[in-house]
Amino acid sequence: MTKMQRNSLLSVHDYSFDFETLNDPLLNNLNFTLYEGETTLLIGPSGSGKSSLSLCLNGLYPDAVEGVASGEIRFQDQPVHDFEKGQVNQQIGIVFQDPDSQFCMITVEDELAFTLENIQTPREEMEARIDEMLNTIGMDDYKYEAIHTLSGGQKQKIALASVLLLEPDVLILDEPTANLDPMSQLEFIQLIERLQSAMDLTILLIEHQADDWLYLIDRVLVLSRQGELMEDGEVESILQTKQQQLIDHGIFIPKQYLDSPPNPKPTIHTNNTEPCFTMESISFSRKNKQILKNINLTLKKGEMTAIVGENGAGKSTLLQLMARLLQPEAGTMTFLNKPLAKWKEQSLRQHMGFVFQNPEHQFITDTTYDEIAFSMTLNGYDAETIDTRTRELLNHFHLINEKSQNPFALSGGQKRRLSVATMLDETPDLLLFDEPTFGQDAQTTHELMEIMTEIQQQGTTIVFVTHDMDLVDQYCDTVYVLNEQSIQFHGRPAKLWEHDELLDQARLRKPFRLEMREKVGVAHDLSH
Ligand SMILES: Nc1ncnc2c1ncn2[C@@H]1O[C@H](COP(=O)(O)OP(=O)(O)OP(=O)(O)O)[C@@H](O)[C@H]1O
Ligand SMILES: Nc1ncnc2c1ncn2[C@@H]1O[C@H](COP(=O)(O)OP(=O)(O)OP(=O)(O)O)[C@@H](O)[C@H]1O
Repeated sequence: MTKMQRNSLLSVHDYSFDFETLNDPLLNNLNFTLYEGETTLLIGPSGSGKSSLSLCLNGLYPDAVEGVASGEIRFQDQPVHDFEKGQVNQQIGIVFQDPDSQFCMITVEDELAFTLENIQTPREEMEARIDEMLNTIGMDDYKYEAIHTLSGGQKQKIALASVLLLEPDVLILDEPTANLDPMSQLEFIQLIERLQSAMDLTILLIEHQADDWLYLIDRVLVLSRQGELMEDGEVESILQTKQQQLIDHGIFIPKQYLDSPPNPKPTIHTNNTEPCFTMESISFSRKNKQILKNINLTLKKGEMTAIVGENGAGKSTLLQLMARLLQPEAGTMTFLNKPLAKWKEQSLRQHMGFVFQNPEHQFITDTTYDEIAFSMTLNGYDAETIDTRTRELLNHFHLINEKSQNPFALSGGQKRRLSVATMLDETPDLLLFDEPTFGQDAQTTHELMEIMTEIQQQGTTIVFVTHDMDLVDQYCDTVYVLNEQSIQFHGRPAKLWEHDELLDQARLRKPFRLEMREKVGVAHDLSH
């Protein structure tokens, strides 16, 4: 079908938006249309205004933040602000970057029932609709669970379910798979594909790394750092021919469009066997549910280690045990040759940094600047040193323009960078990161990993949880696979990729360079 014949569903006309004034607006004079039944990909650097735009599209902004806007957004050919309050939010549903921000109730069942109540679903129909939805997303067993006990990926599926129960016309997905394990990412995409045809959805996808989505995408919109619409067109024409402009804006190019795939980390042979941290026979349960059983692990000084595994495998739990934020029920841990239990709290925090999966759990002050300066003040540095180091970190992490902003009002990517920056006021011996690159664009992902490599070269031991197998391949010396409560592999990443069966069981994938090689191999075999 040509563009002329397609039905416009949501259209944006000379639209500008900002939180304060329109002198230099965040979203700058945008014009584009979303067509019925199409899937449009929206890309742009971290902080360019993608999430804000989605909230303008569904009528929440500018009012909800007392922001300012000019121009017009039309839905089904009517200005969005002419609709009754609540009506547009229902027809244009958003699954947010951070699923926690979406929940109002304690259990999964109550959350979904609450959504149905809001659209006046008759009581007698509710249970069947909830069961059907949980079945569709593969979460039947979690109906009565408390949402706070779900893993990040499981929460993301519940957030999707509660939006889908509203039967929206437009579904906006704001980085919906960033928290999912590699196999769940693929399954989520297939789920969206099925739902799109079953529910006749028009989709706007916001995604930094859209590699696996490409086959579903009809059109691509690109926002620039200045909040202008840089490109609007077909996938090939933008990702292929406009590649350099996108790279210059720090945007990820799907790997299949790159000339050469990312390289694995070269093997460095060292004789360093001195441990920084050890776990011996560690077990941990939550409410009679065994999460980790008999875990043994050694982090060697100065190494970079990844912990991988499916959603809910216990990766964050493992990290929190290491940071003494949780207590094991059995086993011992040793940090720098001293039992972890014997460390004094302040000294432990000076020698060990911890970055949470949800950056907001870390924020304790009112500005981005204070957030970084805070622990230096506690540690008694003089004012000049604090100011110099804080500004250095703000510059390094591209947060200098946001220095006076409340940490909670930063974009998803900015929050993540701030949470990492707060741990780098001095160089600790061990840094624990729960998904450090989640929600970042290409440039900031690269920069974050380079910063981590620099710190590693200064002797810091680094361990991070990730779902990104390319990062494991490119940066890590060692990888641990957590599966069925235990460690089922540890060794060099290159060795892990040889274990097809384990990768399957732990719902992992190989890095792109190997998946590509296998695809090319299959194509080559078929042609002979
Ligand atoms: N409530 C708010 N008040 C003031 N500024 C805000 C608020 N929310 C977001 N911002 C700022 O608006 C800008 C755009 O944020 P937004 O979340 O829309 O970006 P994004 O493109 O989705 O980024 P990311 O890819 O990192 O998620 C950021 O600089 C952010 O700090
Ligand atoms: N506060 C809690 N109370 C009870 N159970 C919890 C709690 N937090 C997590 N769990 C459960 O513990 C298990 C491990 O969770 P954890 O967050 O460690 O997994 P993960 O491997 O980090 O998952 P993801 O990749 O989805 O973030 C999950 O089954 C989860 O449901």
